[in-house]
Amino acid sequence: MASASLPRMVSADDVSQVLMYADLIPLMEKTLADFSRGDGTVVQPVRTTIPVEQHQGFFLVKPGYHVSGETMACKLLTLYPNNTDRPSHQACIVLFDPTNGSPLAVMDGGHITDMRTAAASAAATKHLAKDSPRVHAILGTGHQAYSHFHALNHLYKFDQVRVWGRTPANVQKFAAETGATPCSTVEEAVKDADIITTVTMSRTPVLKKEWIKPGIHINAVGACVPDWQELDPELVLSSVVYVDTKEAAPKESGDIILSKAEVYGEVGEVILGKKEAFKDKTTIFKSLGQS
Ligand SMILES: NC(=O)C1=CN([C@@H]2O[C@H](COP(=O)(O)OP(=O)(O)OC[C@H]3O[C@@H](n4cnc5c(N)ncnc54)[C@H](O)[C@@H]3O)[C@@H](O)[C@H]2O)C=CC1
Ligand SMILES: O=C([O-])C1=[NH+]CCC1
Repeated sequence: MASASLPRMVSADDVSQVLMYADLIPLMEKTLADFSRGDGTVVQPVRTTIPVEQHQGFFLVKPGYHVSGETMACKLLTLYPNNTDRPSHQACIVLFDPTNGSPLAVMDGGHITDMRTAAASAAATKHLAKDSPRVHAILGTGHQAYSHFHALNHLYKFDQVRVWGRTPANVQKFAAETGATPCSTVEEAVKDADIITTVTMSRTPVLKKEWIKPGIHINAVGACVPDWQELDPELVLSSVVYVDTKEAAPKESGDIILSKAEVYGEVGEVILGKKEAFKDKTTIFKSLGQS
């Protein structure tokens, strides 16, 4: 029996040299749309999440097969919110050849997770936000805050990007590194903002309805656990809620489960023209990390 060759190892440095938002944002638009076709173009069940209770962590397994793209992979991800000496999210992605089942590569998944998630939010923003947004407010100062800063800046020329975080030193660091305007309260950061991105590890709401200008777009990226929230339930209930996956949202999103809000549709359905983009209303993209 012929033995399969060992898969190639692809480091975070390798990834960062080739992955660019100019390619990734259109690719995420296509992937979100393919996922929502509902014709088997993409086979991706809701991920498996194993709580690692004795270490306050989670182990997530995310397999997927893009049939027409001939891509088959599984992301293995750990989420340890209390990590201080290493990232809270660590991952590797194993890529297989769908024609013969051979493993092709084991890729570092950290940088891919940061950029893929931000590119999905950028794709959602492009289809759900009003044109020419002026102010982007980012809540959170971690990995996703940086990647969302860069992905959204790739799409728009903002007059101002504002940042708030619960740790003032991290807000100052983010501001110094990116040129964003540091804010000491959420209210100050989101006042009159056209786009808000929530990328915190909070388990309770950080963003309130009364602080935002109606008719804006919100990328709600954190709180991917059934009993975690980032958004005030009143805000969720009064907005049009879009998701990446309708199947996962009622199982995984605390913001949807606890507010009992209805999901209007998937971003992929908007891209396909199957669902409307209500740009005059407040829109929320509740991202869960599918596709
Ligand atoms: N939807 C998706 O596809 C993905 C979602 N995520 C989620 O996005 C969020 C951010 O992820 P990363 O930036 O990688 O994490 P990170 O660990 O790099 O940063 C977390 C940030 O949240 C802040 N934070 C922690 N507890 C808080 C609280 N109680 N209130 C306010 N801020 C708090 C931290 O100070 C830090 O700024 C997490 O909830 C993560 O699970 C991450 C990857 C993909
Ligand atoms: O897709 C992803 O990597 C994640 N989704 C929620 C937490 C991390």
